[in-house]
Amino acid sequence: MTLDIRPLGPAIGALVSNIDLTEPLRNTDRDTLQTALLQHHVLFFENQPVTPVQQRDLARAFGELHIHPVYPQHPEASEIIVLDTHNDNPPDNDNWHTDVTFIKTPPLGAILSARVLPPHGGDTLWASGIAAYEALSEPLRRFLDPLRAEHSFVQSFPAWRYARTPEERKTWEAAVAKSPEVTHPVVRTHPVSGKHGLFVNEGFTSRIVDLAKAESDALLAFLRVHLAKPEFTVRWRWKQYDLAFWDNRLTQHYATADYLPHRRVMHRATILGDAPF
Ligand SMILES: O=C(O)CCC(=O)C(=O)O
Ligand SMILES: [Fe+2]
Repeated sequence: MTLDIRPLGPAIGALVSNIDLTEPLRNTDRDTLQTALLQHHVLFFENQPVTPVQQRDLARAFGELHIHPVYPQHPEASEIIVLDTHNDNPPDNDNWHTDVTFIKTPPLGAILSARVLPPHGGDTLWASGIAAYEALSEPLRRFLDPLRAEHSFVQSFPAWRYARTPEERKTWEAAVAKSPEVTHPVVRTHPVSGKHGLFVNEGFTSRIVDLAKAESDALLAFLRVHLAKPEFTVRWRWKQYDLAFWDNRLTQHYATADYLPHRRVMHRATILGDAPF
């Protein structure tokens, strides 16, 4: 079998076929996927009924895995996050974000597997921070290049949502204690491709530290709208056992929250990365 990689658009996204991800990943396929990820930023695979352990091992082929401080873990593999949304646990990833930018070394990538889907809705969109940055005018790019921004855990994981029971509060307080605000460059250099892209996101970025608050608010609002332009995005309509593998270093994603009262369950493995520069 040779991998087939078909781009879904000029900026971001490709569909990969002719591969069985329930089998151990061959080194040659790993290298091909790594290269494809640099070019397309998010790869989609159809009909890959991986077990949590298989998904964890697949992700491990690309690096060490992150254990999330608040999201529930799968009983068969603690590195697998279970995102189980329904009426009593409503979806809240309907904002543009890069995963886990509240730590000094945000994840390199993540692998998401669709387990239980609503009859319609629940699509996920990804945007290319590189395409968004490259489309800005040269003077604005020059202005943004040296700036730094603060990223906050509690902005995306507020107490009212993640510390509702005494047990949740304990976990949440430990996570807060472990997650002081960090700063990252507003424009990041991809450590492998060398490309530059926007690295501020609606989910976690609280302010651009070099600017006055009103300036920072206005600029972050502009950058959020800019990044979400359809030209820089791809939208995936899930089928059960579809799998998405994204480069988290210069992409953002948005999970539509349009399916209640139906349930939706996703499994995520998160691969650790390095400090942005
Ligand atoms: O549920 C989804 O489609 C994506 C949720 C999300 O933001 C994530 O898994 O990082
Ligand atoms: Fe996410």
